Amino acid sequence: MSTGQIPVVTANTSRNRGRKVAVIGAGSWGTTFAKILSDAGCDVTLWARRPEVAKEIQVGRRNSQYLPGINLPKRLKATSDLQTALRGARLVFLAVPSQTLRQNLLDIEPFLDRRSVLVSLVKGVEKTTTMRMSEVIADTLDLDPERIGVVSGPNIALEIAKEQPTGAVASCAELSVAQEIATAASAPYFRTYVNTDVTGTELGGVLKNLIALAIGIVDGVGYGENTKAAIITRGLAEMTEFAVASGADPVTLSGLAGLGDLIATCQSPLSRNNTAGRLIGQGYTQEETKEQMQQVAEGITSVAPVLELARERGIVMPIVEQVEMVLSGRMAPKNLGPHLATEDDVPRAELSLGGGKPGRWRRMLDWMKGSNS
Ligand SMILES: NC(=O)C1=CN([C@@H]2O[C@H](COP(=O)(O)OP(=O)(O)OC[C@H]3O[C@@H](n4cnc5c(N)ncnc54)[C@H](O)[C@@H]3O)[C@@H](O)[C@H]2O)C=CC1
Ligand SMILES: O=C(CO)COP(=O)(O)O
Repeated sequence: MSTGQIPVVTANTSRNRGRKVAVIGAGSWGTTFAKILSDAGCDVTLWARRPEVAKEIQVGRRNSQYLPGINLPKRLKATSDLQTALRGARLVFLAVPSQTLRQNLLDIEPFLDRRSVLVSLVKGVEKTTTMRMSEVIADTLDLDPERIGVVSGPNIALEIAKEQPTGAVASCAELSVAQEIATAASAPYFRTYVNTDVTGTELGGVLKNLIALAIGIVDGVGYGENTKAAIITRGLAEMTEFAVASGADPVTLSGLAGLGDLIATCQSPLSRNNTAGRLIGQGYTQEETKEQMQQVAEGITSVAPVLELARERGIVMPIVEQVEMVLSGRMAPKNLGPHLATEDDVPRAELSLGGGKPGRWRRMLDWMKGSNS
């Protein structure tokens, strides 16, 4: 189905009465997503790795480390016991760091209902295997595609925890399952659309982090809006070409999970990827930056596996390559910029820059025009 004509699931909390769901991971996004699901009327249990965090949420209605100042819903339950969290849950939302997901899946496997659907909220790839999170789920638990979903979009946790209006996309190869996920995750301030393009939805979230790192870096250097606009625009071209070569629908990359998330992450000082980039642009090393960051910045871990996949697929990603060179200390932050990636003797057409084969963009634009007519 075309993501250009995606149906919308609107908030109707009575539809979620009695729907039991679990959220695994009580960092900023897991806790915020548990609040969304709870405000949508679901019966939510949030699993926190640390018992003291579970207790603070359950008793104090707060997660002061990750969401300072936010009051959590009274009906939201929290536990550090996986079996308790997963009991009766048909939908299991995963909000842990990408590099721990495989182990977390092995830990939850004994307690999963055999009909449960696993939904990744994670925006990274596994460094050792280059797999996306939906692939890690399939690989670890041997689940069919209709039991694997993804939710992604421009979703800065703290803004949503403050109930600022937001949109997202729920994706599953089976449309009815995407609709079920979206229904569970549609609160009055959080509107969830659906599509069946898991690859595109997931890659949008992974790839925008790399472009947000680039934006942070040039921000740290002190460059202005022209540089950033060029990086965002060319970054979207890189993201789209990579995603299409991976089997994604190009329209997904111009939607909330692609362009939408790219804008939010590149603009927001709350973004951890943007912040990490800024520190590096200011001259801190990668190690110093990691020490300063108290939270997950997925982009730093995704750069190498994404470039590995790009090489396998014959895609050139000049901005992501420059980010990698800056992170590894092989390029000064001030030298990051799209102008440095265009060293051809003969200037190329804009839409085929970034290593794109000229015909690919033409076909994509024709396809987009056709799908909207
Ligand atoms: N924070 C945000 O605005 C958004 C984050 N995401 C994605 O959600 C995922 C989780 O990120 P956040 O919650 O933001 O990170 P965070 O840094 O706020 O929290 C990470 C959580 O993972 C837990 N954790 C660490 N090691 C673990 C392990 N071995 N096993 C289980 N849990 C472990 C931590 O205790 C913490 O609860 C990331 O992939 C991120 O890209 C997606 C959308 C929005
Ligand atoms: O994915 C996000 C917003 O959609 C959060 O971005 P950061 O991980 O950079 O904070």
